[in-house]
Amino acid sequence: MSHLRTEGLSCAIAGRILLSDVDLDLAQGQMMALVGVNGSGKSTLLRTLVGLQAPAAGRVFVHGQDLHALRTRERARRVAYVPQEEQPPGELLVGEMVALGRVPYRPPWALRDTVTERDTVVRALDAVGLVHVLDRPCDQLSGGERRRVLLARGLAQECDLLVLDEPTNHLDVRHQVQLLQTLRATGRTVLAAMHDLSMAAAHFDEVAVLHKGTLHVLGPPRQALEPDVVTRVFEIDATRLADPATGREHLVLGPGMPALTAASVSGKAPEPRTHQAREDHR
Ligand SMILES: Nc1ncnc2c1ncn2[C@@H]1O[C@H](COP(=O)(O)OP(=O)(O)OP(=O)(O)O)[C@@H](O)[C@H]1O
Repeated sequence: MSHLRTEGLSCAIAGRILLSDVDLDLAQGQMMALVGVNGSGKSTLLRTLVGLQAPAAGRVFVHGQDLHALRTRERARRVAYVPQEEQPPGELLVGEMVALGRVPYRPPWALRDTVTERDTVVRALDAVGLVHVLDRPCDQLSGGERRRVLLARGLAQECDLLVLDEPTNHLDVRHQVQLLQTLRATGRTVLAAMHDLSMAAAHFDEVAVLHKGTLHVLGPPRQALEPDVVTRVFEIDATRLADPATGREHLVLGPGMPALTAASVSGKAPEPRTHQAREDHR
């Protein structure tokens, strides 16, 4: 059975339809990346999927239940959403910020649930490698640390569905990889807006490409991120190169990229660039 499914979903902002007829289907434990150019509607779609915005048409189902028919607290127990940007209040301690993920489980008017909360908060911070800042005020964090704290709050919500808007933003490359591996290790269902197509290809089961107001392509990374698709959607040269050592294919982006050579396909290492060639390039 699907974990998250949309049926003919359309999203609008200020009465303007941004996306039409989006049909997504994520199985339990599946990781799907949502890609598209700036302004293509990724955040709007995610906000609609988690119930922060009403659909212009269509429906969203979580485990077969219409998400928009659920009460807010019930929704927050089923799907954790981490927005693209959020500035936590300065004096709030990191632990307190992450504990906000537990609010949907607290009895009404309860300020805190001290019995289980601290363990959950520590576990969530541990998953993003930030237990050591538990008692630090949020305004003493770097951009990347703040981002990871927000993700920890999402993890502390303990929903088996995570909807993340650019989770790797501001993270250095090691922390990007670590985060995506951590998400995979949790076994949770993940839908994440991503800008880094290589990360999307390497860490996600499926990629959904938004283009010109529609879900343009949806499929496994190799199919959804075909160089043709990438060029059409992002208006950038794209090709695939095989790593001679591993045989693994990588998407190479940008003008002036090397053409796919017989050597790269056969696995033979390309000639190293000479010093003179580098000089010429300057
Ligand atoms: N509150 C708003 N009022 C009017 N237009 C808006 C509003 N919020 C977003 N938009 C517009 O809606 C479009 C889609 O925005 P959205 O944030 O969903 O795109 P995105 O794909 O997430 O972009 P990015 O990659 O830059 O984060 C953009 O053209 C944006 O300018």
